[in-house]
Amino acid sequence: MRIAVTGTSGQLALSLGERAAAVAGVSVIRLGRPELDLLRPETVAPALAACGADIVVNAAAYTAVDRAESEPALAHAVNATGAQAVAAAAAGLGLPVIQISTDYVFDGTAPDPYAETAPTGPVSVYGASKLAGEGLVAAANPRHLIVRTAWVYSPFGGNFVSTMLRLAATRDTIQVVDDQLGNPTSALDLADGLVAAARRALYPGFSAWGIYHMAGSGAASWAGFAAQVLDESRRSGGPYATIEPIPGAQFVTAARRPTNSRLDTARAASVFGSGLPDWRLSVAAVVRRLAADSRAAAAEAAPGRI
Ligand SMILES: NC(=O)C1=CN([C@@H]2O[C@H](COP(=O)(O)OP(=O)(O)OC[C@H]3O[C@@H](n4cnc5c(N)ncnc54)[C@H](OP(=O)(O)O)[C@@H]3O)[C@@H](O)[C@H]2O)C=CC1
Ligand SMILES: Cc1cn([C@H]2C[C@H](O)[C@@H](COP(=O)(O)OP(=O)(O)O[C@H]3O[C@@H](C)C(=O)[C@@H](O)[C@H]3O)O2)c(=O)[nH]c1=O
Ligand SMILES: [Mg+2]
Repeated sequence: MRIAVTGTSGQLALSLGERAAAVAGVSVIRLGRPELDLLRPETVAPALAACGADIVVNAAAYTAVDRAESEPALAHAVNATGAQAVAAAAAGLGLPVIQISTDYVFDGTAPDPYAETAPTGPVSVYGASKLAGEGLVAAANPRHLIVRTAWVYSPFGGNFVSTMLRLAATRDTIQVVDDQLGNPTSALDLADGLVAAARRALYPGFSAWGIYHMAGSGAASWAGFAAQVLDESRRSGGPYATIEPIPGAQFVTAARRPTNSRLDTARAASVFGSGLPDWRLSVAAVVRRLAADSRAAAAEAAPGRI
């Protein structure tokens, strides 16, 4: 199985590349700018046609949640029109598409985890642009899986985990919002789940197209997530700071975030196999890996001192 993934250096694109390399018979080809540019929809079909894939994962997106509030046209062009171009190009090649979407399509007022069938109601430009993308993808390619995930972190690039480690290096205390709940998700775990979903989708006769929720097992607040990161960092000999829980109203951001965006992941677990691991285990694995990487970098920079 050959999986084409949009995005070259994105967290999920890199994670899919790494995880696929560990599975016999699965390969991932990452497609990005300039060859495939979601802002130039005419580049998408030729780039996909050239790579001979069996299935396409659209992991590329405009993910700067706060900046999107002042760049709504750009967010929409990438996350809605761009996603439509990927789904349509896949359809033209006779391929199914897996569109990655987000918990931020929900308004966050529900008391319980959201099922796939729950009404959406984004409270940010980013969330609205991703929801528009879902609709356009579904209309452009009947063989679609729309996989909503949440709070993604990884050993690659910038994310909430790397932000907390960076802040902890220079502060004793970090204030973090404690009244927004969600499911922290390792991009490496998500990659495993997507490989399983792609395999299943390519079985002859597969017909369970539609929306799925795929995220780390268990929920946390951002403050609880941060505390777990820094506890593990301290155990690994990395930076540590105390997390001071604060209400969201006290942390002013351009975009609103949902209060409760926990996802009910039962459908994906039953159709594609097991669910994703407990979020705490995966946070520990990624923090330990980042700590080992930074020790290796320090040893390389100053070999005599280690
Ligand atoms: N990060 C998160 O917390 C969450 C993410 N998601 C969704 O998961 C998916 C993967 O996110 P993640 O890996 O974290 O994203 P990143 O922000 O790490 O990466 C975004 C990717 O999109 C690519 N990209 C942006 N604009 C364009 C463009 N015009 N043309 C081609 N590629 C472009 C980037 O390209 P380049 O490599 O050139 O920089 C990069 O590879 C996205 O759909 C996102 O909406 C859902 C829930 C949570
Ligand atoms: C850096 C920082 C953030 N926060 C808060 C702000 C916000 O409420 C919350 C998370 O902030 P971030 O900006 O890191 O996360 P954010 O960009 O909102 O993350 C989202 O990204 C997109 C792409 C998604 O699809 C979502 O699932 C979600 O992962 O933490 C603090 O309280 N203290 C801090 O020091
Ligand atoms: Mg952010």
